Amino acid sequence: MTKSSIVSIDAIEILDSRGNPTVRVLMELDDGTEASASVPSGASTGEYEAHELRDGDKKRYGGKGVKKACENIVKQIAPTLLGMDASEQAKIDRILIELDGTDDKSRLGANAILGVSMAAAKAAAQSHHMPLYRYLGGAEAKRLPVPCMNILNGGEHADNSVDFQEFMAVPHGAPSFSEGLRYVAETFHTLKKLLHERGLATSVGDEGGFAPDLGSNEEAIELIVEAIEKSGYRPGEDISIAIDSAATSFSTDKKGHYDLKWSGAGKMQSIDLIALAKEWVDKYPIILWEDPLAEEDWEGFARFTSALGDKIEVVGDDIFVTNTKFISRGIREHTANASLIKLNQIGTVSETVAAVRLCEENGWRAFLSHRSGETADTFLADFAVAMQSGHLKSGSASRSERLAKYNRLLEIEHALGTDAKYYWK
Ligand SMILES: O=C(O)[C@@H](CO)OP(=O)(O)O
Ligand SMILES: [Mg+2]
Repeated sequence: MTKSSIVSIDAIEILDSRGNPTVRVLMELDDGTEASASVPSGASTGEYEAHELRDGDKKRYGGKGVKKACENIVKQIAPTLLGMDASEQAKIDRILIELDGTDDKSRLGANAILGVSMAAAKAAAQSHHMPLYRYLGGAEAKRLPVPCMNILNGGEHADNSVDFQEFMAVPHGAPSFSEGLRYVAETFHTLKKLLHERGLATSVGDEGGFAPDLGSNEEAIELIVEAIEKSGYRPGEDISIAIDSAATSFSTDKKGHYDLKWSGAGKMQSIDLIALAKEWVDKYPIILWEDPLAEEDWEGFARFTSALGDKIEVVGDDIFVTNTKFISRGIREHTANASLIKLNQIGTVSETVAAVRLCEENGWRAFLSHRSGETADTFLADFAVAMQSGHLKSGSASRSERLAKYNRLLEIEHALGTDAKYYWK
């Protein structure tokens, strides 16, 4: 036994930001360290994501309970890991993967596995009296991510007439993280005013961005550009725009056919969406575009990247699902030039780190991300600094589960003092 040996692992079912059950893991070490980790959950999920285990008992939360995942932690994972040193992250993650024994972590549940993996990292960091970002990222972890704030929602995250899921304000021209956060929070407030003046709804979607009914998808961009300007910032220089189309959610075959059903723009093919993107990138200060096409549309994605990849960051989310197998294929086929990175898409901390490293080694960027169903857990903030990936998305300024991450980043920036770095690329 070492002082950071695991002496107990427990799990409870808690509620996430949508009021759906999710897993919280409680871990205790021999030296008295107590840590907990909570698992996020997506709505616009990729087909090949690691499997989130749900109970299926319709009488509890319509089948969405996670009692079984919690039971797997207590009855199967805990007995296997007790006595192990929590700082042996790679070994713990390997054992979790082997104990599960499936390709998609469906036996024990990726939600069970990830909760334990994250809790081990947090407990070990605490036991070593180190902040999590330093424990995971080492002495060089000093770069704060540019906060890509989702200020206008559509698609499956909102109940409105906008097809594209997320419109983000990206303060890459700010001198520091805290200033960047201020730029985009102010833009968020200005956007609210603009919507209000036009008699449009200021209610928010799952990630806290406004979710008005607009006449077209393009109007979303126009409003954001106006909000940036009216806040006193220069579009394209201080703040640019990032889009997550989440195109799988409006694709009819997940390959090359689409139906922009929420706006009523109707049927389109990959080539039409690419033409639209080209037009917008010429017209507006767009810096990043995530999931412009659906998860099986590898060909369309590659065409999109060859058309726009030298101008903007093209990010694959549903198509890569934080899985090195798919990211490798993407690198070979020039599918994109960046991957979204979500811990729960792959299910362990070590595999997530491997996905980030693979991107880095191949000149791709790694865009760290929350899920639309979140908790107040701030693991992601520390993880983003540890990975030095330069950008993250954690929703808007109107919901505390999103702000928990941004606020944690403010703490990290404060702790780093003049050592803190902030730049886009
Ligand atoms: O598509 C996405 O990138 C995410 C997070 O913004 O949404 P969800 O968690 O619903 O998959
Ligand atoms: Mg996405």
